[in-house]
Amino acid sequence: MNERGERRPSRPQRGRPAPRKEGPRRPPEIDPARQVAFDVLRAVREKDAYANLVLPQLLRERRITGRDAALATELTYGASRAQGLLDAVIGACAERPIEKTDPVVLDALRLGVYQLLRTRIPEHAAVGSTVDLVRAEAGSWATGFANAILRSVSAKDEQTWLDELAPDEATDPIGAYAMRTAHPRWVARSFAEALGDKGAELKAALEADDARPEVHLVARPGEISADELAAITGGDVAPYSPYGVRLPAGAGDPADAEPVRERLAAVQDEGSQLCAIAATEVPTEGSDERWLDLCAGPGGKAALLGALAAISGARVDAVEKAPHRAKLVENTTRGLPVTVRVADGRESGLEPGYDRVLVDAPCSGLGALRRRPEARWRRKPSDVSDLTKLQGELLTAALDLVRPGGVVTYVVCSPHLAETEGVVGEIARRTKAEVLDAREFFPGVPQLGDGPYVQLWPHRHGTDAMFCATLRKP
Ligand SMILES: C[S@@+](CC[C@H](N)C(=O)[O-])C[C@H]1O[C@@H](n2cnc3c(N)ncnc32)[C@H](O)[C@@H]1O
Repeated sequence: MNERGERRPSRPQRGRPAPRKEGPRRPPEIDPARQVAFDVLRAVREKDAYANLVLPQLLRERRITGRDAALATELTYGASRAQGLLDAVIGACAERPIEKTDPVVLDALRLGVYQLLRTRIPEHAAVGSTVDLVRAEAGSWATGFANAILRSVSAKDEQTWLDELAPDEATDPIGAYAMRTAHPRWVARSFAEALGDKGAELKAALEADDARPEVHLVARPGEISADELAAITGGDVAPYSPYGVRLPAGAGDPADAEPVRERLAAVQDEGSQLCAIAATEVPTEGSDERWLDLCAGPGGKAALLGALAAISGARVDAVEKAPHRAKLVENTTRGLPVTVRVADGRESGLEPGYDRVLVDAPCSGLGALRRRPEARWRRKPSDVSDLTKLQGELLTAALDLVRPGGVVTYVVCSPHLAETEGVVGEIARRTKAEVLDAREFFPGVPQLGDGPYVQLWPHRHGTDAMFCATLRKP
């Protein structure tokens, strides 16, 4: 089939006898875009794979490019993001609980239902291609079931399904917005708690979190300016980061941009840039030469810190626990005054006395769900409670390693209050560190609330939902 789902004319079979009519049916030929999307969904479910790593690899291996690659990307990421919503609709059409559906059939159905509800692919193509996929991957036994589900789903559009299935906005706004934007309820609740709002702003935040993110580049300070980078790449100078460039939608693979290949620039969300810059801007009382990045892998912020350190005459130690991620840091910081060390940041063995320390702690990543299509359905509330202990220990270690009068910047890519204010409040109380007003180090960035912490948001700032706190050791 082609990408619209129309069957290709079968090839003339020269020199071969005509196939016997009564013989077994040849398995249908699945078009490459849908096959690759299915294979990614299956790998995500069966092997805990990451869609945004597996998809490009399969596209490369199978030499899928152009419109087929675009369709595969849309279907894979779209169906992954909307999984909970798709399952609710499938569940409403099935006679048995969705958990009892064969997982392979369910993967194919999710792709089919996504096409029906969220793309302009004609109904016959969405249904036909999905039934073919079910036949090829699960067997003929499941085609009747798949066909029946898809036919019932296609009787209504997405809006009608939502009106039928979503909780009432007036009595359960969190549940309603969660369903309408395909977020798990607990994630929507954590956004509402961080925003202090479960009305229009929560809706805007969840909608922005469900949209495809822009790609941002960082111009390496001292090598190229944001203006030059924007001119070369056709992007726009970012509104807040002095080194940021926002690329236009559909600009192709940013890794192929010449300045990125020449290591003059890198892909980095503007929010990450702002947090790394803030970490270098908080005034220290006294010297300012020894900097530490305590959770450095894969090295995005370490590279920006390193470039800024090179300009100001400082040196950076970059600690990373995972050896393979430490290698990535070495790669991104080559040529910069950065020393990479493989160690657990909680017991690094480093000599204390740093002037500034960045703790970009491992976190739930709830602030970057836009970039990891399947993450919102994979994450569990218990992940957050498991992480807060580690986050607190890393922040405590940072405060041990910084000298009196020095500063620690704590960053997580999550708005979940337990990982943000909860960790910082608790450790500041215990260590008597002074919490500074981090908003001062985000000049020109609007809508930063009452402080002292900074919480960035996709719907307010067009960035990931990064959190940043700044502390001074007494
Ligand atoms: C949020 S990421 C850091 C992102 C990085 N700063 C950047 O901008 O590219 C957190 C990193 O901390 C590392 N990590 C986890 N536990 C650690 C520990 N106990 N000590 C040091 N690093 C740790 C993880 O392997 C991961 O690479």
